[in-house]
Amino acid sequence: MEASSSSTKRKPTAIITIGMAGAGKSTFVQRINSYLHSLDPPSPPYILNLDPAVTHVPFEANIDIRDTVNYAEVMKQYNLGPNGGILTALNLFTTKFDQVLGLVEKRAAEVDYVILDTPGQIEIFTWSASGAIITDAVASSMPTVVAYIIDTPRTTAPATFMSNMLYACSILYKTKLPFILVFNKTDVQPHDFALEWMQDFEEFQAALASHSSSRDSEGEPTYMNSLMNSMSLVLDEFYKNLKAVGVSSMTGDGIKEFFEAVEASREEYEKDYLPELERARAQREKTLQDAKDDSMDRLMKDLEIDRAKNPQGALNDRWDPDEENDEDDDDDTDINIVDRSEHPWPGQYIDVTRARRHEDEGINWPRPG
Ligand SMILES: Nc1nc2c(ncn2[C@@H]2O[C@H](COP(=O)(O)OP(=O)(O)OP(=O)(O)O)[C@@H](O)[C@H]2O)c(=O)[nH]1
Repeated sequence: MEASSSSTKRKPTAIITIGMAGAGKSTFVQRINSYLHSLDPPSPPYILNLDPAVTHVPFEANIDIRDTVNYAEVMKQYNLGPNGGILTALNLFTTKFDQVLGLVEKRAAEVDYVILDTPGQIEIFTWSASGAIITDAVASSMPTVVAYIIDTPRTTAPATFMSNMLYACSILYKTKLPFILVFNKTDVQPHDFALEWMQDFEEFQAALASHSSSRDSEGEPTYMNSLMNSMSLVLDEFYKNLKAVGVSSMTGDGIKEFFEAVEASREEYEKDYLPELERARAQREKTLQDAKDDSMDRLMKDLEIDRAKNPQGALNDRWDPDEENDEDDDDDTDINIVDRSEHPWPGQYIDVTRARRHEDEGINWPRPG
């Protein structure tokens, strides 16, 4: 870990923590926060709390969505339920996210890590436009890593494990960012079983087969069982793109290994994500330029057709710099420009923004009904 005071200070690494409700995100953020404070020299991170509904966070956030948006007030004002309230609060906050990034960038020279704690309801961040905007904005301005927090004791059943991995897979493909699976609560349940299932799909299939509801009344594998067997083959490829660490946010076990995974992910960001980001940016600019060139081409072609159809008109249409100084031409009667400042009701042009009744108007405006 480099010193913050270095003159060639590299950009901080952003860690976006995502996880199902109760997986331990806030406890995890607090644990990595205290770990960074305990380093020699200390490396206090910059923390953003994006959960508007949380009543208590165990850390001091540098930016807290609750200071900007009152979630309870949003629910009342927009007549929303809890999830709609959280989503709307996040949407409102996202409209100010450029200011948030500005503040983060101001502190970039002093911090090595920017940590984002996301709303407890995972889908509010992972499947909303504002979640995507925040993720993209952060990932475009500094190396960014997603830490997907898993409640290990609640993931020991093969079906739950598979659902959790599929969810992680969907986030990975949506963000396309370096991804760390963080098996939390290893003080209660070690995560070895998960690593075995990820490294060897036959182990997972064996666990699935031994699970009580894996066969129907006729002794045949159930539909779910067959599906999960096939999915384990599909996910095998996905696991190769992931780093997995086991931690206990309670005891601090595995946090050092987590930061090693963050460091490796940062390199991955620079090697894979950044070139892709720059390619996408260049592509976007090229598409815009192509659209402009295309419009210009079409305009020039239209002009050429006009000239071909009406060569005399085209000749008259030429710009003659001598004419510009000819004061008399300003009164050209062919040009129908009305100076509305002199005539309140010029011609048939009616400006509704200036509408006012006039004595000699003499017009019976149609009235509704
Ligand atoms: N034993 C153990 N319990 C943990 C650990 N991490 C978190 N917990 C407990 O898990 C529960 C949920 O933790 P939170 O940090 O509130 O989880 P969260 O994901 O932020 O939950 P939301 O508030 O729904 O977003 C709490 O009771 C924590 O004390 C851990 O490593 N070990």
